[in-house]
Amino acid sequence: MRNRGPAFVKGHGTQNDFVILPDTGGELELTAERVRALCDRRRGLGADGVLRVIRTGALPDAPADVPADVWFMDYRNADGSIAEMCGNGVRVFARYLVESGLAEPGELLIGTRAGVRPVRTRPDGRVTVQMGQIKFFGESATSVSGVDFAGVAVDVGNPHLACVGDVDLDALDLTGTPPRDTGLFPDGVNIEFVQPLGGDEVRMRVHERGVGETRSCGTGTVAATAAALRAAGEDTGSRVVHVPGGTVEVEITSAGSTLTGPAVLVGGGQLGAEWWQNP
Ligand SMILES: N[C@@H](CCC[C@H](N)C(=O)O)C(=O)O
Repeated sequence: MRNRGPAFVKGHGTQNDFVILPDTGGELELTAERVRALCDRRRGLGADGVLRVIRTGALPDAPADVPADVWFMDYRNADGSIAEMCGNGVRVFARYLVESGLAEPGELLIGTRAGVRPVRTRPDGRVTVQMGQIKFFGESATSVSGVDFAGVAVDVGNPHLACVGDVDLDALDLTGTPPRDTGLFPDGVNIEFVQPLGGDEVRMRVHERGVGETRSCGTGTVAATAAALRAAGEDTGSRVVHVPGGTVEVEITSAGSTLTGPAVLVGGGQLGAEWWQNP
C-alpha cells in the first residue's frame, strides 16, 4: 500500500474485540462514521468497539479529574457512540501500552470517562483492573421473545440492567434490542442475563448498548457479580463469570471491585489513506 493512513492494532478480551488506534500526538479525527466503518465486519476491520490511545491532556472533553499526562482510553461503541467505560477494553488497552513500550509492565493508571482506573498487568497475560465502587440505582425489567426478566440497575461507570435467575441462556434470542425503562436508563443500557451455577460460578450473556450481543462485557461481569451476590443476600464476595468468549474473575469488597481476565493482541497494520479519508 503506497499511501498509508493511521496505524492500528486488533485485540480482544474474552472475545470482546477492539480496534486500537494509537494517537499519541492527538491528531486523529475520529468521527462516528470512521468508528462505524472500522467496526463493520465486512467493509472494515470488524470489532465491537474502538480504543483510541491518547494523552488525557490532548482530549478536549476529558474529565477534569483525570491527570493530563495519563494515557486515556477514548472508547467508542461499534455504532459510533461514546461510552464512559469498558472493562475488557481497559485490559486490552493496558496490554497494548506495555507491548508498545508506552508503559512499564506492572502497575499503571488508565484514564477513562468514568475516571482513573488502576491496572496491574501480570506475566501470564492476564490483567487486573480496579473497577471502582459499583452503585445500585433501582430495579427494572426487560423482556426477550415475550419472556419478562426482572433485574437491578447497576452503575459500573456505565449503566447496566443485570437480570439474575434460573434462565435458559442458550435459548435467548438477543439479535434484537431488549426494551428498557427510558426513565431509569435515559441514555441506553447494557443488559446482562445471569444464571447462577452454584458455588461462586455464574454464566452470563449480554446485550451491549451501542453494539448488540457481544461475547463478553467486562463492566457487565462486574454488574452481574454484584447482582448475583445481592440475589444471594450478600454485599461482598467474588464470582467466576463464564461468558461465551471465555472466563473472568470479579471480586467485590467494601473498598471497591476488581476484574481479572485475559487481554490478547492479535496483530496490527496500517489503514489505507484513501479508506481513512472516505471509509
Ligand atoms: N464491552 C465493554 C463495555 C462497552 C461500553 C458499553 N457498550 C456501553 O455503551 O456502556 C466492557 O467490557 O465493559
